[in-house]
Amino acid sequence: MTVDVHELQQAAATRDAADPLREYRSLFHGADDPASDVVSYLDGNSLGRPTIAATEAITAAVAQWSGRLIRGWDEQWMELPLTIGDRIGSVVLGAAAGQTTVGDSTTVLLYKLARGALAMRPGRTEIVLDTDNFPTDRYVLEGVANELGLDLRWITVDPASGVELDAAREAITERTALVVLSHVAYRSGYLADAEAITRVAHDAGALVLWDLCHSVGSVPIELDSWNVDFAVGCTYKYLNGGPGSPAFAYVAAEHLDVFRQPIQGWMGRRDPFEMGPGYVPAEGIRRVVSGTPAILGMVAMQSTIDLIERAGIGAVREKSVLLTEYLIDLTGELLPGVRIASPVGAERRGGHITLDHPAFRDVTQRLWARGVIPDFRAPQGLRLGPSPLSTSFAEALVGVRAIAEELGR
Ligand SMILES: Cc1ncc(COP(=O)(O)O)c(C=O)c1O
Ligand SMILES: Nc1ccccc1C(=O)C[C@H](N)C(=O)O
Repeated sequence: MTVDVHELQQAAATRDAADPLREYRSLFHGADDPASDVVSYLDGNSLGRPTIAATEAITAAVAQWSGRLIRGWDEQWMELPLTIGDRIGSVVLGAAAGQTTVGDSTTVLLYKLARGALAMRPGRTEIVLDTDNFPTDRYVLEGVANELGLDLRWITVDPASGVELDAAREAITERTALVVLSHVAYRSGYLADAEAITRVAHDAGALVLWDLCHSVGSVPIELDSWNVDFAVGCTYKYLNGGPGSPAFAYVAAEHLDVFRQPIQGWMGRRDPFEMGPGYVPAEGIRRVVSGTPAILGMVAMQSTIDLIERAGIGAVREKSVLLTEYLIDLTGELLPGVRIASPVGAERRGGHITLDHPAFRDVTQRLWARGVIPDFRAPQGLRLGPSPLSTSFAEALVGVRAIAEELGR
């Protein structure tokens, strides 16, 4: 196949020049760094790049630790999970203050919120989830269902798509206690209609718990106005919190008085330093906390929250759509024989796409060796996850051209 590489590069440069968010790229480590061995990073939805401001924030946090020592807890750290939670709530979740906290992994928060939610629907017997939800969601709910003697009702989805409204409508009944779905599917990138599915669940008297790992920081979210009950999400993807940075949990204000989670640690107790007998949940969202929060782990994400606030989540989404659209177009042009295993229409597509080809397991290894970093998802998916604030169109082109070369196109 003959493609004019120069023309492609020119077109990518034109897109970059017209990108209103182009200046943000230089605020990240590694982007356009000649010393880096990475020439195309397309895995921002597994682990976002570090911001330069994060280095400063971590250094400052260590200085605070060193200078303030144990006093740091009273002065700032006890509040930090809730302070950052409120920032996440206001900038990327559409959540008023007092409903979001940061701590634990997404996996652990899924467990805590699912158990708490199920206790609010006694007598109901089913948890609704889908067959292509992220493994940890499926495994956690399998465990919870076993513990409580509940049934799982699986919505079977095409891995190239996701949970459509009609399928949700069919699965959710008066037996449903809780619906647990991903807003953006980890494999296909399918963007579920969270507002409409939440309404369907509520009409049936059920509660919803959304996994926002792949949407937070890339797709606009309006938890309060969608009337969502519960949500969790990762902070190490589009919020650039760093490897293993703690997740966030959202509990709608209307549930906070009755919500009880199962890991009754002292840090979620009313007045923990009273060290008194018996667990009494703290007021408000603090009751989601169990043990001592990972303060150093939650420092880095703050700079990306600031950047998203400055850019506006609407502009972030616009760039994200243009990037995935560009990747889809390049696939058509440069990768004949490769199937797009993601929604083609932007209204149902999140921030990443997956391509499908039998050679991709081997191809991924060769790409990583040459500094082109997408992700492989079994059985034969190559997942491309650009980050709107740090990925350029030129970088995306370098990636797709390398895939074409490795496929011998
Ligand atoms: C949709 C989704 N849920 C949950 C997780 C898991 O979160 P963790 O391993 O941080 O608990 C991930 C990614 O790891 C994910 O993509
Ligand atoms: N936390 C990780 C640690 C190691 C490797 C990948 C991850 C991911 O986050 C994967 C991501 N959740 C996914 O959607 O595939």
